Amino acid sequence: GSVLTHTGACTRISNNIYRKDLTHRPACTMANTIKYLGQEEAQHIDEELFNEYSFSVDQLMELAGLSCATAVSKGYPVQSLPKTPPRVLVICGPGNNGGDGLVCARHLKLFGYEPSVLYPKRSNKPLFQNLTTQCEKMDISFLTEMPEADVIDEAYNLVIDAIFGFSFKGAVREPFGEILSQLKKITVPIASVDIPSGWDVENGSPHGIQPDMLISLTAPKKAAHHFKGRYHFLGGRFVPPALEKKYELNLPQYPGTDCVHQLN
Ligand SMILES: NC(=O)C1=CN([C@@H]2O[C@H](COP(=O)(O)OP(=O)(O)OC[C@H]3O[C@@H](n4cnc5c(N)ncnc54)[C@H](OP(=O)(O)O)[C@@H]3O)[C@@H](O)[C@H]2O)[C@H](O)CC1
Ligand SMILES: [K+]
Repeated sequence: GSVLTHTGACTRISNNIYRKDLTHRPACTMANTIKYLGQEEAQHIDEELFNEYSFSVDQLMELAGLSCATAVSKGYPVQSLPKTPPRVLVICGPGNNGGDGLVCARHLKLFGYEPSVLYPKRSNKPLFQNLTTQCEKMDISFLTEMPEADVIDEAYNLVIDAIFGFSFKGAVREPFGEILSQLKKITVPIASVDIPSGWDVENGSPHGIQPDMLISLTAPKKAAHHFKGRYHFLGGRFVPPALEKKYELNLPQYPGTDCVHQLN
């Protein structure tokens, strides 16, 4: 029983999840619709989690990265990969999105994948240095330069895009411009963490990378309306109910004890 009233401009995806039809301004009350966040709202929620709810970055990043590795294992099970060994390339950016990528790489290794990491602009904060050491100690290799698109297609099954998240703004600066231009040419699937990197966080980017999977953390950002890939997962199952209520996130119920929920 849904209390949603609408004029047909919403598509029901599963229990209590409705996707807005992009061709119309939805006329629904949005009472049960998962909220797609603007850039500032995403940043406010993030700050509130840390400042009001006293979470540490490490805690949330661990859960975010675990969600990403779990979503990848659901969309691309290790036994189903076309190339052995089951190599995946994890590309990490300079901020917390990159940190999620480092955590994701570590969990992917524990799940039986063979991740390699490209982390060209490293943070000197202890958290990031520790995440890097943890990966190195688990025999995850770090690349010194971005491989060409044809090399990626030849050697890897999948690319994890953990370059930029909800704080990305303006024109892409190097070395990430060149990295993203290679990612536009590859044919192996891309799984993007939180936002497809290089996309405007609210308006997307028609000429940007086109990931096959998107793992939205906490709640999808507005750019996710433009996602055309096969798998859209929600992860980051750490939002306290009072915070969810305050921001009217209308998050779906995660199945059982799972850390991800498949939106489509
Ligand atoms: N609440 C949550 O859901 C959590 C999400 N997490 C993840 O954190 C990111 C957001 O992390 P944040 O550190 O705020 O920002 P980003 O990783 O998106 O990017 C910041 C870095 O990117 C550089 N940047 C920004 N724009 C450009 C550009 N045009 N070209 C090149 N570089 C750019 C920026 O550089 P500055 O020089 O501007 O400082 C930063 O270095 C969120 O999306 C989630 O993935 C947390 O892990 C857990 C909580
Ligand atoms: K990303």
